[in-house]
Order: sequence, then C-alpha cells, then structure tokens
Amino acid sequence: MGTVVDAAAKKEANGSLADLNPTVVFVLGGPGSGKGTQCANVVQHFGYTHLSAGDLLRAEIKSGSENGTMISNMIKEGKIVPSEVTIKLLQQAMLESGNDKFLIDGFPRNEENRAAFEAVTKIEPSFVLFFDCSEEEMERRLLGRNQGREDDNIETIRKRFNVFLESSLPVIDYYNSKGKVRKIDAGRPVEEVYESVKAIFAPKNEKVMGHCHALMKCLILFWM
Ligand SMILES: Nc1ncnc2c1ncn2[C@@H]1O[C@H](COP(=O)(O)OP(=O)(O)O)[C@@H](O)[C@H]1O
Ligand SMILES: Nc1ccn([C@@H]2O[C@H](COP(=O)(O)OP(=O)(O)O)[C@@H](O)[C@H]2O)c(=O)n1
Ligand SMILES: [Mg+2]
Repeated sequence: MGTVVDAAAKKEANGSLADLNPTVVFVLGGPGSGKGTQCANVVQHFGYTHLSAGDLLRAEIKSGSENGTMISNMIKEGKIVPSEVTIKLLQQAMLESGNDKFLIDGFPRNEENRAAFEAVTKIEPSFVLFFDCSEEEMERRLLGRNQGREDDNIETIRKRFNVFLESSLPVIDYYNSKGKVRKIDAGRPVEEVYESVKAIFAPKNEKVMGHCHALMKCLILFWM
C-alpha cells in the first residue's frame, strides 16, 4: 500500500486489465444461496473463470499475508473487508487466469466495493445474477455445508444475514435500477436453479435457432 513499487504494479495491472476489456458477470445473493455451486456449472458449460471473493480472501489468509489476521477477524465477524484488499486480489486473479470472461462471485458486497471496483478497473458488469433465497433455506444450507468454515456457525450466520440486508441488497437495487439484474429463484433444487441460470447464459443465436426449429416442426405438422 502506498509505495512506489505498489503504485507501479497497480498501474501495470490496470493497464493490462483495460487492454483485456473483460466480460464480467457479478454473482450475488445471500450467504448459502448457492452462488458457488451454480458458478461451477457455468464454468463447465460456458467457459467463464469463477472468482469467488470469499475464496480469494481465505487463500490470502492461508498464504501468510500481512493482511491475514485482519481478513480472518473480519470473516469471523461476517464483516466486509476493505475494498482495496479484495479488489487487488480480484485484479491479480483476472490477469493470471489467461481468460477474458469472469464470474465474480460475492462481490460487490457493499456500496464501497461497487464504487471502488468501478473507479479502479473501469469495468461495468454485463449483468448481475441474483440468487434470491429465503433466510430459512440459506441457514439450513450453511449449517449443512461442512467445509470447516469458521463463519458457518449460527452466531456469525445471523451477522452475515444482517450485513446482506443492510449492505449488499442496496447494491442489487442499484444494478436493478440500471436494468442489469437477472433474478433467479434459488430456493429450488440445484438442477432446477441451473436450468434458469443456463437460459440466461445460452447464446442468443442458440435461442433463435430453438425458435426456428419449433416453427419448422409446426409447419411440417401443418402440411402433413
Ligand atoms: N439449490 C440448492 N439446494 C440445496 N442445497 C444447495 C443448493 N445450492 C447449493 N446448495 C448447498 O448449500 C450450501 C451452500 O452453497 P454454496 O454454493 O456454497 O452457496 P454460497 O456460495 O452462495 O454461499 C452447499 O453445501 C451446497 O452444496
Ligand atoms: N466482497 C467480499 C466478499 C466476501 N468477504 C468476506 O468473506 C466472507 C465469506 O464470503 P463468501 O462469499 O465466501 O461467503 P458465501 O456467501 O459464499 O457464504 C464474508 O462474510 C466477508 O466477511 C468480504 O469481506 N468481501
Ligand atoms: Mg460461496
């Protein structure tokens, strides 16, 4: 933070990202709404790289970084880590991926995340996928997640729900007012949710071809 070397590295990273002109989809939704699960499906079928902000922060703790203790404490409390830390990790991961299509999962989680990402990277998301799920269902899923996460306990889960309502929903409202939100009913089984997700990512010409085939079938039936 603040050194000449850091500033140069930041400039270099931004320059390269701007050159990349990446396609970015933000994947948002409450804790346990199924963001990670559905992103894995999209990666397999649509060639995106999945970047989970939470996973990047957890990897940063494990790496022994100087920010590790601060990040760990924030996650245990369900609080949102300062944007500059998370954005730096996202930028690095984007540049290292060799891809130009990204699902950014769990980010932006508050207004500070959103505004800072826009200011630093100049990237506008193509759209925002919003997994809408009841707290009751999310709580059930988080308590059954079994990934040994320090924040999947009832006390921290309640805090994360509050942060989601107070800080993350306004970000979704912001993108909604720009017509960018694609809302998915995420309370259904995984396969059903993915059917809705797939329909959003399927290339337009595939949808048009689907309509053409249906029309051809009707015409053939009509002439028979
Ligand atoms: N549609 C679903 N129905 C039931 N369980 C689900 C569904 N989607 C995900 N899960 C499970 O719920 C837990 C949380 O899912 P995850 O994808 O990690 O959510 P998020 O990244 O939004 O916190 C995981 O144990 C996952 O296997
Ligand atoms: N943009 C983000 C994303 C996550 N985080 C932190 O990481 C925690 C876990 O995020 P996550 O996305 O892995 O959690 P889930 O929504 O997947 O359950 C959050 O509760 C925050 O403490 C953050 O500070 N900033
Ligand atoms: Mg997740």
